[in-house]
Amino acid sequence: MYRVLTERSLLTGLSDMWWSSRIQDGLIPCVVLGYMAFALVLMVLLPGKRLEGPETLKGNIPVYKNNGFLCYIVTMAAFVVFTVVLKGQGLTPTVVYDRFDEVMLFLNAFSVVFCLFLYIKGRYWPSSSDSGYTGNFIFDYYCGVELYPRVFGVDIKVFTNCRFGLTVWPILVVLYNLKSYELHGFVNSIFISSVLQLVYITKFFWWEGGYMHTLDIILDRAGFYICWGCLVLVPSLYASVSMYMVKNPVHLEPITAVFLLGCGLACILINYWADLQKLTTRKTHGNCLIWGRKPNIIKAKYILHSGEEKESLLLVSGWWKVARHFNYLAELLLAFFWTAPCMTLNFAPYAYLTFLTILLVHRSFRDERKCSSKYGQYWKEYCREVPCRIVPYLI
Ligand SMILES: NC(=O)C1=CN([C@@H]2O[C@H](COP(=O)(O)OP(=O)(O)OC[C@H]3O[C@@H](n4cnc5c(N)ncnc54)[C@H](OP(=O)(O)O)[C@@H]3O)[C@@H](O)[C@H]2O)C=CC1
Ligand SMILES: CC(C)CCC[C@@H](C)[C@H]1CC[C@H]2C3=CC=C4C[C@@H](O)CC[C@]4(C)[C@H]3CC[C@]12C
Repeated sequence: MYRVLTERSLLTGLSDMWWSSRIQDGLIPCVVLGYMAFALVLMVLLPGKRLEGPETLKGNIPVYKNNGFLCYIVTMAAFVVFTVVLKGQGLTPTVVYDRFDEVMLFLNAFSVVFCLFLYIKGRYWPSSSDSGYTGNFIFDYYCGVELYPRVFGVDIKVFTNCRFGLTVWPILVVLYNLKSYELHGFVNSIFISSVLQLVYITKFFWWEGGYMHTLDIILDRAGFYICWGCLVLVPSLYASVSMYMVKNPVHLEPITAVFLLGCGLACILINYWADLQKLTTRKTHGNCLIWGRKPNIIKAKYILHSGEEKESLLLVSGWWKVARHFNYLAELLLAFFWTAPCMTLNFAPYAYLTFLTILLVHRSFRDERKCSSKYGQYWKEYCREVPCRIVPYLI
Protein backbone atom coordinates (compact mmCIF):
# COMPACT_ATOMS: atom_id res chain seq x y z
CA MET A 1 0.00 0.00 0.00
CA TYR A 2 2.81 2.39 0.90
CA ARG A 3 4.39 1.64 -2.43
CA VAL A 4 1.23 2.57 -4.29
CA LEU A 5 0.76 5.81 -2.43
CA THR A 6 4.33 7.01 -2.63
CA GLU A 7 5.77 5.80 -5.92
CA ARG A 8 2.98 6.59 -8.35
CA SER A 9 -0.20 8.56 -8.47
CA LEU A 10 -3.09 6.61 -6.97
CA LEU A 11 -5.18 6.30 -10.14
CA THR A 12 -2.32 5.36 -12.45
CA GLY A 13 -1.16 2.95 -9.76
CA LEU A 14 -4.56 1.28 -9.54
CA SER A 15 -5.02 0.91 -13.28
CA ASP A 16 -1.43 -0.30 -13.78
CA MET A 17 -1.97 -2.86 -11.08
CA TRP A 18 -5.27 -4.05 -12.46
CA TRP A 19 -3.82 -4.65 -15.91
CA SER A 20 -0.52 -5.96 -14.65
CA SER A 21 0.09 -9.61 -15.39
CA ARG A 22 0.45 -10.24 -11.65
CA ILE A 23 -3.13 -9.63 -10.56
CA GLN A 24 -4.42 -11.51 -13.56
CA ASP A 25 -2.75 -14.69 -12.36
CA GLY A 26 -5.66 -14.77 -9.91
CA LEU A 27 -3.53 -15.73 -6.91
CA ILE A 28 -4.49 -12.83 -4.63
CA PRO A 29 -8.27 -12.94 -5.31
CA CYS A 30 -8.12 -16.70 -4.67
CA VAL A 31 -6.21 -16.22 -1.40
CA VAL A 32 -8.62 -13.54 -0.14
CA LEU A 33 -11.83 -15.30 -1.23
CA GLY A 34 -10.46 -18.64 0.01
CA TYR A 35 -9.74 -17.11 3.40
CA MET A 36 -13.23 -15.57 3.56
CA ALA A 37 -14.78 -18.95 2.75
CA PHE A 38 -12.63 -20.60 5.44
CA ALA A 39 -13.68 -17.99 8.03
CA LEU A 40 -17.33 -18.43 7.05
CA VAL A 41 -17.17 -22.22 7.37
CA LEU A 42 -15.61 -21.93 10.85
CA MET A 43 -18.22 -19.38 11.89
CA VAL A 44 -21.06 -21.66 10.82
CA LEU A 45 -19.69 -25.04 11.89
CA LEU A 46 -17.79 -24.47 15.13
CA PRO A 47 -19.90 -24.87 18.26
CA GLY A 48 -20.67 -22.02 20.66
CA LYS A 49 -23.15 -21.19 23.38
CA ARG A 50 -26.24 -19.16 22.53
CA LEU A 51 -25.59 -15.49 23.29
CA GLU A 52 -28.24 -12.80 23.45
CA GLY A 53 -27.27 -9.27 22.42
CA PRO A 54 -28.84 -6.22 24.08
CA GLU A 55 -32.47 -5.52 23.27
CA THR A 56 -32.80 -2.91 20.53
CA LEU A 57 -35.04 0.13 20.91
CA LYS A 58 -37.44 -1.65 18.52
CA GLY A 59 -37.62 -4.48 21.07
CA ASN A 60 -35.66 -7.16 19.11
CA ILE A 61 -33.06 -9.31 20.86
CA PRO A 62 -30.38 -10.48 18.40
CA VAL A 63 -29.06 -13.97 19.06
CA TYR A 64 -25.45 -15.01 18.35
CA LYS A 65 -23.34 -18.16 18.51
CA ASN A 66 -20.52 -17.41 20.94
CA ASN A 67 -17.72 -19.23 19.06
CA GLY A 68 -15.37 -16.30 18.39
CA PHE A 69 -12.53 -17.49 20.61
CA LEU A 70 -12.65 -20.99 19.14
CA CYS A 71 -12.72 -19.61 15.57
CA TYR A 72 -9.68 -17.44 16.39
CA ILE A 73 -7.66 -20.30 17.90
CA VAL A 74 -8.50 -22.67 15.03
CA THR A 75 -7.63 -19.96 12.48
CA MET A 76 -4.24 -19.23 14.02
CA ALA A 77 -3.45 -22.96 14.38
CA ALA A 78 -4.49 -23.56 10.76
CA PHE A 79 -2.23 -20.69 9.65
CA VAL A 80 0.76 -22.26 11.45
CA VAL A 81 0.07 -25.67 9.85
CA PHE A 82 -0.44 -24.05 6.44
CA THR A 83 2.87 -22.18 6.77
CA VAL A 84 4.74 -25.37 7.71
CA VAL A 85 3.20 -27.26 4.78
CA LEU A 86 4.13 -24.44 2.37
CA LYS A 87 7.70 -24.34 3.75
CA GLY A 88 7.93 -28.08 3.09
CA GLN A 89 7.25 -27.31 -0.57
CA GLY A 90 9.76 -24.48 -0.66
CA LEU A 91 7.02 -21.81 -0.62
CA THR A 92 6.18 -19.02 1.82
CA PRO A 93 2.97 -17.18 2.78
CA THR A 94 4.95 -13.93 2.82
CA VAL A 95 3.98 -13.56 -0.85
CA VAL A 96 0.98 -11.73 0.69
CA TYR A 97 3.39 -9.07 2.00
CA ASP A 98 5.14 -8.83 -1.37
CA ARG A 99 1.82 -8.39 -3.18
CA PHE A 100 -0.07 -6.44 -0.51
CA ASP A 101 -1.00 -3.69 -2.98
CA GLU A 102 -3.04 -6.28 -4.89
CA VAL A 103 -4.65 -7.52 -1.66
CA MET A 104 -5.78 -3.95 -0.95
CA LEU A 105 -7.03 -3.41 -4.48
CA PHE A 106 -9.08 -6.60 -4.37
CA LEU A 107 -10.47 -5.95 -0.88
CA ASN A 108 -11.48 -2.41 -1.86
CA ALA A 109 -13.27 -3.63 -4.99
CA PHE A 110 -14.93 -6.44 -3.03
CA SER A 111 -16.17 -4.21 -0.24
CA VAL A 112 -17.63 -1.59 -2.61
CA VAL A 113 -19.71 -4.33 -4.31
CA PHE A 114 -20.50 -6.06 -1.01
CA CYS A 115 -21.87 -2.82 0.49
CA LEU A 116 -24.05 -2.35 -2.58
CA PHE A 117 -25.42 -5.82 -1.99
CA LEU A 118 -26.10 -4.93 1.67
CA TYR A 119 -27.88 -1.75 0.60
CA ILE A 120 -30.17 -3.62 -1.83
CA LYS A 121 -30.81 -6.43 0.64
CA GLY A 122 -31.60 -3.95 3.41
CA ARG A 123 -34.03 -1.98 1.27
CA TYR A 124 -35.95 -4.90 -0.20
CA TRP A 125 -35.38 -7.89 2.08
CA PRO A 126 -34.56 -6.61 5.60
CA SER A 127 -33.86 -9.30 8.20
CA SER A 128 -35.72 -7.50 11.01
CA SER A 129 -37.58 -4.30 11.91
CA ASP A 130 -34.21 -2.80 12.96
CA SER A 131 -33.66 -1.32 9.53
CA GLY A 132 -34.52 1.91 7.85
CA TYR A 133 -33.39 4.28 5.13
CA THR A 134 -33.48 8.00 4.48
CA GLY A 135 -33.93 7.74 0.72
CA ASN A 136 -30.56 9.47 0.16
CA PHE A 137 -28.55 6.75 -1.58
CA ILE A 138 -25.12 8.13 -0.64
CA PHE A 139 -26.06 8.43 3.03
CA ASP A 140 -27.77 5.03 3.19
CA TYR A 141 -24.91 3.34 1.33
CA TYR A 142 -22.33 4.88 3.68
CA CYS A 143 -24.20 4.45 6.98
CA GLY A 144 -26.06 1.28 6.08
CA VAL A 145 -29.70 0.28 6.13
CA GLU A 146 -29.87 -2.72 8.47
CA LEU A 147 -28.61 -2.96 12.02
CA TYR A 148 -28.38 -6.76 12.14
CA PRO A 149 -28.43 -8.08 8.55
CA ARG A 150 -28.38 -11.86 8.24
CA VAL A 151 -27.84 -13.86 5.07
CA PHE A 152 -28.79 -17.55 5.36
CA GLY A 153 -28.56 -17.09 9.13
CA VAL A 154 -25.03 -15.63 8.97
CA ASP A 155 -24.72 -12.33 10.87
CA ILE A 156 -22.93 -10.01 8.46
CA LYS A 157 -21.39 -7.63 11.01
CA VAL A 158 -20.05 -10.47 13.14
CA PHE A 159 -18.47 -11.84 9.96
CA THR A 160 -16.92 -8.59 8.71
CA ASN A 161 -15.87 -7.17 12.09
CA CYS A 162 -14.88 -10.26 14.07
CA ARG A 163 -14.43 -13.30 11.86
CA PHE A 164 -12.67 -11.47 9.01
CA GLY A 165 -11.15 -8.13 10.15
CA LEU A 166 -10.04 -9.22 13.60
CA THR A 167 -8.55 -12.54 12.38
CA VAL A 168 -6.80 -11.10 9.32
CA TRP A 169 -5.04 -8.57 11.54
CA PRO A 170 -3.18 -11.17 13.70
CA ILE A 171 -2.43 -13.33 10.65
CA LEU A 172 -0.80 -10.33 8.96
CA VAL A 173 1.13 -9.53 12.12
CA VAL A 174 2.56 -13.08 12.19
CA LEU A 175 3.21 -12.95 8.46
CA TYR A 176 5.14 -9.66 8.77
CA ASN A 177 7.25 -11.28 11.49
CA LEU A 178 8.03 -14.15 9.12
CA LYS A 179 9.02 -11.67 6.40
CA SER A 180 11.18 -9.73 8.84
CA TYR A 181 12.83 -12.99 9.90
CA GLU A 182 13.47 -13.94 6.24
CA LEU A 183 15.10 -10.54 5.66
CA HIS A 184 17.01 -9.84 8.88
CA GLY A 185 16.80 -12.81 11.27
CA PHE A 186 15.31 -12.18 14.73
CA VAL A 187 14.53 -8.50 15.45
CA ASN A 188 13.22 -7.74 18.93
CA SER A 189 11.31 -4.53 18.09
CA ILE A 190 8.84 -6.13 15.65
CA PHE A 191 8.59 -9.09 18.03
CA ILE A 192 7.63 -6.95 21.05
CA SER A 193 5.13 -4.90 19.06
CA SER A 194 3.58 -8.06 17.63
CA VAL A 195 3.31 -9.81 20.99
CA LEU A 196 1.34 -6.81 22.29
CA GLN A 197 -0.97 -6.83 19.28
CA LEU A 198 -1.52 -10.58 19.51
CA VAL A 199 -2.28 -10.47 23.25
CA TYR A 200 -4.68 -7.60 22.61
CA ILE A 201 -6.49 -9.47 19.82
CA THR A 202 -6.64 -12.66 21.92
CA LYS A 203 -8.21 -10.55 24.67
CA PHE A 204 -10.71 -9.23 22.16
CA PHE A 205 -11.89 -12.73 21.26
CA TRP A 206 -12.02 -13.77 24.91
CA TRP A 207 -14.32 -10.78 25.51
CA GLU A 208 -16.19 -10.98 22.19
CA GLY A 209 -19.57 -11.30 23.96
CA GLY A 210 -18.96 -7.82 25.41
CA TYR A 211 -18.32 -6.45 21.89
CA MET A 212 -21.96 -7.26 21.05
CA HIS A 213 -22.92 -4.40 23.43
CA THR A 214 -20.78 -1.75 21.71
CA LEU A 215 -21.65 1.07 19.28
CA ASP A 216 -20.39 -0.93 16.27
CA ILE A 217 -23.02 -3.54 16.88
CA ILE A 218 -25.91 -1.73 18.55
CA LEU A 219 -25.78 1.61 16.73
CA ASP A 220 -23.80 1.35 13.47
CA ARG A 221 -25.75 -0.15 10.62
CA ALA A 222 -24.07 -2.51 8.15
CA GLY A 223 -22.93 0.02 5.56
CA PHE A 224 -19.73 1.23 3.95
CA TYR A 225 -18.44 2.86 7.16
CA ILE A 226 -18.28 -0.29 9.24
CA CYS A 227 -17.92 -2.94 6.49
CA TRP A 228 -15.25 -1.21 4.41
CA GLY A 229 -13.58 -0.29 7.71
CA CYS A 230 -13.35 -3.90 8.82
CA LEU A 231 -12.63 -5.43 5.40
CA VAL A 232 -10.02 -2.85 4.29
CA LEU A 233 -8.96 -0.46 7.05
CA VAL A 234 -8.32 -3.08 9.72
CA PRO A 235 -6.03 -5.25 7.52
CA SER A 236 -4.18 -2.18 6.24
CA LEU A 237 -4.03 0.54 8.91
CA TYR A 238 -4.42 -1.58 12.05
CA ALA A 239 -1.67 -3.98 10.97
CA SER A 240 0.47 -1.19 9.48
CA VAL A 241 2.80 -0.81 12.46
CA SER A 242 4.19 -4.33 11.97
CA MET A 243 4.28 -3.83 8.21
CA TYR A 244 6.43 -0.72 8.66
CA MET A 245 8.83 -2.64 10.90
CA VAL A 246 9.57 -5.26 8.21
CA LYS A 247 11.65 -2.76 6.24
CA ASN A 248 12.74 -0.72 9.29
CA PRO A 249 14.28 -3.13 11.77
CA VAL A 250 15.45 -1.75 15.12
CA HIS A 251 17.42 -3.73 17.68
CA LEU A 252 16.24 -2.48 21.07
CA GLU A 253 18.26 -2.63 24.26
CA PRO A 254 16.80 -5.54 26.28
CA ILE A 255 15.79 -3.15 29.09
CA THR A 256 13.87 -0.92 26.64
CA ALA A 257 12.17 -3.95 25.11
CA VAL A 258 11.09 -5.27 28.51
CA PHE A 259 9.89 -1.80 29.57
CA LEU A 260 7.73 -1.32 26.44
CA LEU A 261 6.37 -4.85 26.71
CA GLY A 262 5.51 -4.41 30.40
CA CYS A 263 3.77 -1.05 29.86
CA GLY A 264 1.82 -2.42 26.90
CA LEU A 265 0.68 -5.49 28.84
CA ALA A 266 -0.42 -3.26 31.74
CA CYS A 267 -2.54 -1.20 29.31
CA ILE A 268 -4.20 -4.34 27.92
CA LEU A 269 -4.97 -5.44 31.47
CA ILE A 270 -6.51 -2.10 32.44
CA ASN A 271 -8.53 -1.88 29.22
CA TYR A 272 -9.90 -5.39 29.77
CA TRP A 273 -10.44 -4.77 33.48
CA ALA A 274 -12.55 -1.67 32.78
CA ASP A 275 -14.66 -3.51 30.17
CA LEU A 276 -15.04 -6.43 32.58
CA GLN A 277 -16.12 -4.22 35.51
CA LYS A 278 -19.00 -2.92 33.40
CA LEU A 279 -20.02 -6.39 32.18
CA THR A 280 -19.82 -7.96 35.65
CA THR A 281 -21.85 -5.20 37.28
CA ARG A 282 -24.61 -5.58 34.70
CA LYS A 283 -24.55 -9.41 34.79
CA THR A 284 -24.77 -9.58 38.59
CA HIS A 285 -27.23 -6.65 38.84
CA GLY A 286 -24.68 -4.80 40.98
CA ASN A 287 -24.14 -7.71 43.40
CA CYS A 288 -20.39 -7.89 42.91
CA LEU A 289 -17.21 -6.34 44.25
CA ILE A 290 -15.41 -3.59 42.32
CA TRP A 291 -11.93 -2.90 43.69
CA GLY A 292 -12.94 -4.86 46.80
CA ARG A 293 -16.12 -2.87 47.53
CA LYS A 294 -19.78 -3.03 46.68
CA PRO A 295 -20.08 -0.73 43.62
CA ASN A 296 -21.96 2.57 43.52
CA ILE A 297 -24.52 2.41 40.80
CA ILE A 298 -27.13 4.63 39.18
CA LYS A 299 -30.33 2.80 38.26
CA ALA A 300 -30.97 4.45 34.92
CA LYS A 301 -34.41 4.15 33.37
CA TYR A 302 -35.10 4.42 29.65
CA ILE A 303 -38.06 3.91 27.33
CA LEU A 304 -38.27 1.55 24.32
CA HIS A 305 -39.99 2.69 21.10
CA SER A 306 -42.97 0.57 22.20
CA GLY A 307 -43.30 2.77 25.30
CA GLU A 308 -42.16 0.01 27.66
CA GLU A 309 -39.92 1.22 30.52
CA LYS A 310 -36.58 -0.55 31.11
CA GLU A 311 -33.70 -0.15 33.55
CA SER A 312 -29.89 -0.35 33.15
CA LEU A 313 -27.14 0.04 35.70
CA LEU A 314 -24.54 2.79 35.33
CA LEU A 315 -21.43 1.94 37.29
CA VAL A 316 -19.92 4.78 39.33
CA SER A 317 -17.00 2.83 40.82
CA GLY A 318 -13.70 1.36 39.70
CA TRP A 319 -12.35 2.63 36.35
CA TRP A 320 -15.82 4.03 35.57
CA LYS A 321 -15.38 6.51 38.43
CA VAL A 322 -11.93 7.61 37.21
CA ALA A 323 -13.25 8.83 33.84
CA ARG A 324 -16.30 8.09 31.72
CA HIS A 325 -14.14 6.41 29.02
CA PHE A 326 -10.97 5.51 30.86
CA ASN A 327 -10.81 2.30 28.77
CA TYR A 328 -10.09 4.54 25.73
CA LEU A 329 -7.04 6.04 27.43
CA ALA A 330 -5.64 2.55 28.09
CA GLU A 331 -6.36 1.67 24.44
CA LEU A 332 -4.47 4.74 23.18
CA LEU A 333 -1.48 4.20 25.46
CA LEU A 334 -1.35 0.58 24.33
CA ALA A 335 -1.23 1.66 20.68
CA PHE A 336 1.61 4.00 21.63
CA PHE A 337 3.55 1.19 23.33
CA TRP A 338 3.26 -1.14 20.36
CA THR A 339 4.36 1.64 17.99
CA ALA A 340 7.21 3.00 20.11
CA PRO A 341 9.53 0.01 19.35
CA CYS A 342 9.93 1.57 15.85
CA MET A 343 12.05 4.23 17.59
CA THR A 344 11.44 6.74 14.84
CA LEU A 345 9.94 10.18 14.41
CA ASN A 346 8.75 9.19 10.93
CA PHE A 347 4.94 9.63 10.84
CA ALA A 348 4.09 6.38 8.95
CA PRO A 349 4.05 3.96 11.92
CA TYR A 350 2.12 6.50 14.02
CA ALA A 351 -0.71 6.65 11.48
CA TYR A 352 -2.72 4.07 13.43
CA LEU A 353 -2.24 5.90 16.73
CA THR A 354 -3.29 9.18 15.11
CA PHE A 355 -6.35 7.57 13.52
CA LEU A 356 -7.28 5.87 16.79
CA THR A 357 -7.03 9.13 18.74
CA ILE A 358 -9.43 10.84 16.35
CA LEU A 359 -11.71 7.78 16.26
CA LEU A 360 -11.94 7.40 20.04
CA VAL A 361 -12.42 11.11 20.81
CA HIS A 362 -15.16 11.27 18.17
CA ARG A 363 -16.60 7.98 19.46
CA SER A 364 -16.75 9.28 23.02
CA PHE A 365 -18.95 12.14 21.77
CA ARG A 366 -21.13 9.77 19.73
CA ASP A 367 -21.47 7.40 22.65
CA GLU A 368 -22.36 10.16 25.09
CA ARG A 369 -24.94 11.58 22.69
CA LYS A 370 -26.49 8.11 22.57
CA CYS A 371 -26.39 7.69 26.37
CA SER A 372 -27.74 11.16 26.99
CA SER A 373 -30.75 10.62 24.71
CA LYS A 374 -31.29 7.11 26.15
CA TYR A 375 -30.96 7.91 29.87
CA GLY A 376 -31.65 11.70 30.05
CA GLN A 377 -31.41 12.95 33.66
CA TYR A 378 -29.67 9.72 34.81
CA TRP A 379 -26.83 10.36 32.36
CA LYS A 380 -26.55 13.96 33.61
CA GLU A 381 -26.26 12.59 37.14
CA TYR A 382 -23.44 10.23 36.04
CA CYS A 383 -21.62 13.13 34.32
CA ARG A 384 -21.88 15.15 37.54
CA GLU A 385 -20.38 12.24 39.52
CA VAL A 386 -17.65 11.59 36.92
CA PRO A 387 -16.85 14.91 35.21
CA CYS A 388 -13.89 13.73 33.09
CA ARG A 389 -14.56 12.15 29.74
CA ILE A 390 -11.31 10.28 28.95
CA VAL A 391 -8.30 11.64 30.85
CA PRO A 392 -8.73 12.09 34.62
CA TYR A 393 -8.28 15.70 35.88
CA LEU A 394 -7.88 16.88 32.28
CA ILE A 395 -10.68 16.16 29.78
N1 LIG B 1 -9.00 -0.27 18.57
C1 LIG B 1 -10.11 0.28 18.16
O1 LIG B 1 -10.26 0.66 17.00
C2 LIG B 1 -11.21 0.51 19.11
C3 LIG B 1 -11.27 -0.14 20.31
N2 LIG B 1 -12.30 0.06 21.16
C4 LIG B 1 -12.33 -0.68 22.43
O2 LIG B 1 -13.50 -1.46 22.46
C5 LIG B 1 -14.00 -1.53 23.79
C6 LIG B 1 -15.46 -1.12 23.84
O3 LIG B 1 -15.55 0.24 23.53
P1 LIG B 1 -16.92 1.06 23.26
O4 LIG B 1 -18.02 0.18 22.93
O5 LIG B 1 -16.56 2.16 22.35
O6 LIG B 1 -17.24 1.78 24.60
P2 LIG B 1 -17.53 1.38 26.10
O7 LIG B 1 -16.99 0.06 26.45
O8 LIG B 1 -17.04 2.56 26.83
O9 LIG B 1 -19.11 1.27 26.18
C7 LIG B 1 -19.95 2.36 26.10
C8 LIG B 1 -21.34 1.90 26.51
O10 LIG B 1 -21.31 1.37 27.84
C9 LIG B 1 -22.47 1.78 28.57
N3 LIG B 1 -21.98 2.59 29.65
C10 LIG B 1 -21.42 3.82 29.62
N4 LIG B 1 -21.04 4.22 30.84
C11 LIG B 1 -21.35 3.22 31.67
C12 LIG B 1 -21.21 3.03 33.07
N5 LIG B 1 -20.67 3.95 33.84
N6 LIG B 1 -21.65 1.87 33.60
C13 LIG B 1 -22.19 0.93 32.83
N7 LIG B 1 -22.36 1.04 31.50
C14 LIG B 1 -21.94 2.18 30.92
C15 LIG B 1 -23.33 2.53 27.59
O11 LIG B 1 -24.14 1.55 26.92
P3 LIG B 1 -25.62 1.09 27.40
O12 LIG B 1 -26.53 1.59 26.35
O13 LIG B 1 -25.52 -0.40 27.44
O14 LIG B 1 -25.88 1.70 28.74
C16 LIG B 1 -22.32 3.04 26.57
O15 LIG B 1 -22.92 3.24 25.31
C17 LIG B 1 -13.08 -0.66 24.64
O16 LIG B 1 -12.11 -1.45 25.25
C18 LIG B 1 -12.42 0.25 23.64
O17 LIG B 1 -11.17 0.70 24.10
C19 LIG B 1 -13.32 0.90 20.85
C20 LIG B 1 -13.32 1.57 19.68
C21 LIG B 1 -12.27 1.46 18.70
C1 LIG C 1 -14.54 4.22 7.57
C2 LIG C 1 -13.67 4.71 8.65
C3 LIG C 1 -13.57 6.20 8.67
C4 LIG C 1 -13.95 4.18 10.00
C5 LIG C 1 -14.01 2.67 10.13
C6 LIG C 1 -13.92 2.32 11.53
C7 LIG C 1 -13.95 0.81 11.90
C8 LIG C 1 -12.98 0.04 11.10
C9 LIG C 1 -13.62 0.78 13.38
C10 LIG C 1 -14.65 1.58 14.19
C11 LIG C 1 -14.61 1.02 15.58
C12 LIG C 1 -13.50 -0.02 15.53
C13 LIG C 1 -13.44 -1.06 16.58
C14 LIG C 1 -14.18 -0.96 17.72
C15 LIG C 1 -13.92 -1.80 18.81
C16 LIG C 1 -13.06 -2.82 18.73
C17 LIG C 1 -12.82 -3.64 19.93
C18 LIG C 1 -11.35 -3.86 20.11
O1 LIG C 1 -11.09 -4.65 21.26
C19 LIG C 1 -10.76 -4.51 18.87
C20 LIG C 1 -10.96 -3.59 17.70
C21 LIG C 1 -12.42 -3.21 17.45
C22 LIG C 1 -13.21 -4.40 16.92
C23 LIG C 1 -12.37 -2.03 16.45
C24 LIG C 1 -12.21 -2.52 14.99
C25 LIG C 1 -12.32 -1.40 13.95
C26 LIG C 1 -13.59 -0.57 14.13
C27 LIG C 1 -14.82 -1.40 13.84
